[in-house]
Amino acid sequence: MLSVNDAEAIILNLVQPLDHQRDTEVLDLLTADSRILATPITSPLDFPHWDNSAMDGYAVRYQDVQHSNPENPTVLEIVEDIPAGYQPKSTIQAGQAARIFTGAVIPAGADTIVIQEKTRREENRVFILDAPKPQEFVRHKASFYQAGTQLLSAGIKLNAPEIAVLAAAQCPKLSVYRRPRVAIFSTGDELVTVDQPLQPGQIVDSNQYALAALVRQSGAEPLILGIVKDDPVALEKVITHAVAIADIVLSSGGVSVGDYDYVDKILESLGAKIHIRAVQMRPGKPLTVATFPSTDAINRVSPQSALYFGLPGNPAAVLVTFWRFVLPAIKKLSGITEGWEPVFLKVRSHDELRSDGKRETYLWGKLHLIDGVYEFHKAGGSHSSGNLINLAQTNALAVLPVGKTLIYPQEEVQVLQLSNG
Ligand SMILES: Nc1nc2c(c(=O)[nH]1)N[C@H]1C(S)=C(S)[C@@H](COP(=O)(O)OP(=O)(O)OC[C@H]3O[C@@H](n4cnc5c(N)ncnc54)[C@H](O)[C@@H]3O)O[C@H]1N2
Ligand code: MOO
Ligand SMILES: [Mg+2]
Repeated sequence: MLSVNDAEAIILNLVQPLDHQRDTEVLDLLTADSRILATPITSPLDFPHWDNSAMDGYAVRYQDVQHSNPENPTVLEIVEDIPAGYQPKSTIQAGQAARIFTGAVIPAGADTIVIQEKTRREENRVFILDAPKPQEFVRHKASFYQAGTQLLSAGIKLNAPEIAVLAAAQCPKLSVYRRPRVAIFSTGDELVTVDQPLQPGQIVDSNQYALAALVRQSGAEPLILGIVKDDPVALEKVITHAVAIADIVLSSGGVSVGDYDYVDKILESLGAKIHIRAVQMRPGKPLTVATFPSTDAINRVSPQSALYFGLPGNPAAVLVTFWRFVLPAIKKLSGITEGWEPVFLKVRSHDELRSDGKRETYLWGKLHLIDGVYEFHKAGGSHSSGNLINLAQTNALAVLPVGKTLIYPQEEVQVLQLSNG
């Protein structure tokens, strides 16, 4: 059976990032946070735009004040008051200073700022009580960024710092990648929606809700296609529709060996290429990954072949396979150029962790910070892949590689850290 690492490599290799010209949209800066920048940004502005003061104080000529000390202060004549937002009018001559405030433009002739705490004021004269360093507290024009060079590269996620940079650079509109479209449906005669009364044998289709939340948190757009019966005709119809409208299709259930597990057979009959049928992991063994050749289907919006994930039906298997394989695939597709690989940490385990050693085993739980060190606490209760109740509050998965049957409390364990998006 395919190892988890080999399965990951196959999946990521199948994903083509969105196209930086075709798969983009223009957004207002205020609505662009968490989106992926599609074009590099260059500014015609220097940062700072001009030499300005980092402090409230006096703009002086260094040569005038270099020997100042409390016993022997330098006395300068104040020729101008320069608040932030004003263009200075004077040129500072020998023996002169300008009153200046943080962010204000430094007047011609001055090269150094003396903070006001190191001065004494008497009417229009200032006593410099301490020698500053040459050019002290001057924020030089272009010292943060030089006009015409690259300010932000394409393929980065726009969070608050990047949004601030774009605002400062006067970019009110931006080209970002469109959200990846991810179609979701559940298969199973036993499934009902959240609001339907349960008949004997029925359960709520919780996978659809879990996947919709995961997809939205990843920055993609979920296309909810509902519940489909274990019926080949219905399944063929929904799969055909899903691959025509989405970049990625997620189904859950129907991928094992039971009499009503039709997904693989229908994918084959529709001409899909099946790349993965099972992975050596627990939960998540019967995982199907397939691609559809690019077609000219009427509704087709993505040029690349739709990537199909037939996730196993068990609720824990759905979440674990999403975190381990689908999330990196969505991130790679989204146009982001780095950071789509899963993040593994080495941490201390609070609890004993067990596996039969036959499959790479994922145990869900929580990372706690104890004296600045992360500790993994396994969720209490059953780790059956049919149990979703103790998945609540999971923020990490402990990973026991094939062959590892036991990790003692306080021993080191590798965990997959889960975060939104
Ligand atoms: N003889 C074998 N049986 C099974 C094997 C095997 O290797 N040999 N593998 C087991 C493993 S591991 C898993 S995982 C499951 C995967 O089953 P399917 O993908 O075929 O899924 P279903 O049979 O449709 O359902 C399994 C389970 O999950 C529940 N389910 C399904 N969909 C939902 C949903 N949308 N929301 C909540 N719960 C759902 C369903 O009721 C079943 O209990 O196969 C094992 N069997
Ligand atoms: O691998 Mo299955 O996913 O045990 O439940
Ligand atoms: Mg089944």
